[in-house]
Amino acid sequence: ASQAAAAPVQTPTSTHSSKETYRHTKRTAKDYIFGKLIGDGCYSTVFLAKDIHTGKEYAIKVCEKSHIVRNQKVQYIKREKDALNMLFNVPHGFVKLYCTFQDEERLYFVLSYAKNGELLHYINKVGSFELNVAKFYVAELLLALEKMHAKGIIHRDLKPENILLDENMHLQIADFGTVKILEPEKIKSPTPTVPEDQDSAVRSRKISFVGTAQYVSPDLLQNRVDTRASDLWALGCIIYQMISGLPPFRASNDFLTFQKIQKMDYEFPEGFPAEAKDLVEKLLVLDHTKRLGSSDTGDTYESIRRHPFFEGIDWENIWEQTPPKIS
Ligand SMILES: NC(=O)c1nn(CC2CCNCC2)c2c1CCc1cnc(N=C3C=CCC=C3)nc1-2
Repeated sequence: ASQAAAAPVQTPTSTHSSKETYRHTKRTAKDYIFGKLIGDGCYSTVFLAKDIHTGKEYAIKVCEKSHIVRNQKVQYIKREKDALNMLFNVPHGFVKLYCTFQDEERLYFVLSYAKNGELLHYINKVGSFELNVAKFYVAELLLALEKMHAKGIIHRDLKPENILLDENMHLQIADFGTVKILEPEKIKSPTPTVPEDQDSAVRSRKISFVGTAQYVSPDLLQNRVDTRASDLWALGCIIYQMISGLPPFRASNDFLTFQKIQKMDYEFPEGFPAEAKDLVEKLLVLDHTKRLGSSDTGDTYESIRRHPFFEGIDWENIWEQTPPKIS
C-alpha cells in the first residue's frame, strides 16, 4: 500500500523564503485541519479539510493501509492515483489530485473540494430536471467522458452520487477507485464494431469488480468485458434519471435489478421528451458494440454530440457558461 501512494519527495530548495518553502515540502496530515466527514466508502473516508498555510479547502481521502492490503485493494489504489494523475491537466470535468502522502497507518489523497456536492442531491431536491438543465449537464458529462476515454480510463461506476458540482455549479466526476486503465496499445477507437477486434475491450478472467447495480452494464455483468461502452450505458441511465427522477432499472434487491438489466426491462414515463427517449434508447443497448458512440474514432463522441437531444449546446464554450438554474 505504501508503494501505491508513494510519490517522489519534493526536497525543499534553499532559495525559497521560509514562507515559500512550505510550498515545496512534502505535506503531512499536520498541514491540514480536518473538518466534517463528506464521504465514507468501503476502503476510504473523505473529509473536508483546510490547509493551515493557505486556508484553502480540500477533500482529503484517507485509506487505512491494513484494510487495503487485507482486502487486496492495493491495485485499485494505484489505478485511482494513476487515473487522477493522468487527468490532472484536463481543465474541466474532474476532481483534481493535488498531492498524496502517508503515515504509518494511512494513505492520504488531497483532492479538490466540489463545494456543491452530488448531482443526485439536486435531482432528489427538485424531483427531476427541466430539459434545458438535463441537456447542459449531460453535455458536460459527455465532454468529461470523452477526455477520460481518450486516455483509456474507464470509470466503471458512474452514477449521480459520483458526479459532483463545483462552486460554480459545473460538473466534476469523482471517485476513481473503480477505474480500469487500458494499456496504451489498446487506447484505440472506442469499443470496436468488428467482433474480433475486441482488444480495446478488456476481458477480465474473473469478475473483479461490478459497479452500482442500477447503473452497471450488461457487458460487465455477463461477459465480464470492461469497455468504455460500459460508461456509455451508465450515461444512458443517468440521462433517464435526470429527466424522470429515478434510474431506469430498479428493484427491491440487486439480483432483481441485474435481471431487469439483462432483460432490458424498463419503460419511459408518460411525457418523457421524445429526443431524450431516442438518445437513451440508443445508449441502453445490450450489445456494447452497438451503443451510440461505440464506433466513434478519435477523441470525441461525434455520433452522440450530433444527436438532436443536444440541439443548441455550445460544445466549445460550455465550461465558461453559467449553468442553468436547477429548479
Ligand atoms: N471517494 C472519493 O474519491 C470521493 N468521495 N467524495 C465524497 C463522496 C460523497 C458521496 N458521493 C460521492 C462523493 C469526494 C471524493 C473525491 C473528492 C471530492 C471532492 N468534493 C466532494 N464534495 C462533496 C461536497 C458535499 C457533499 C459530498 C461531497 N466530495 C469528494
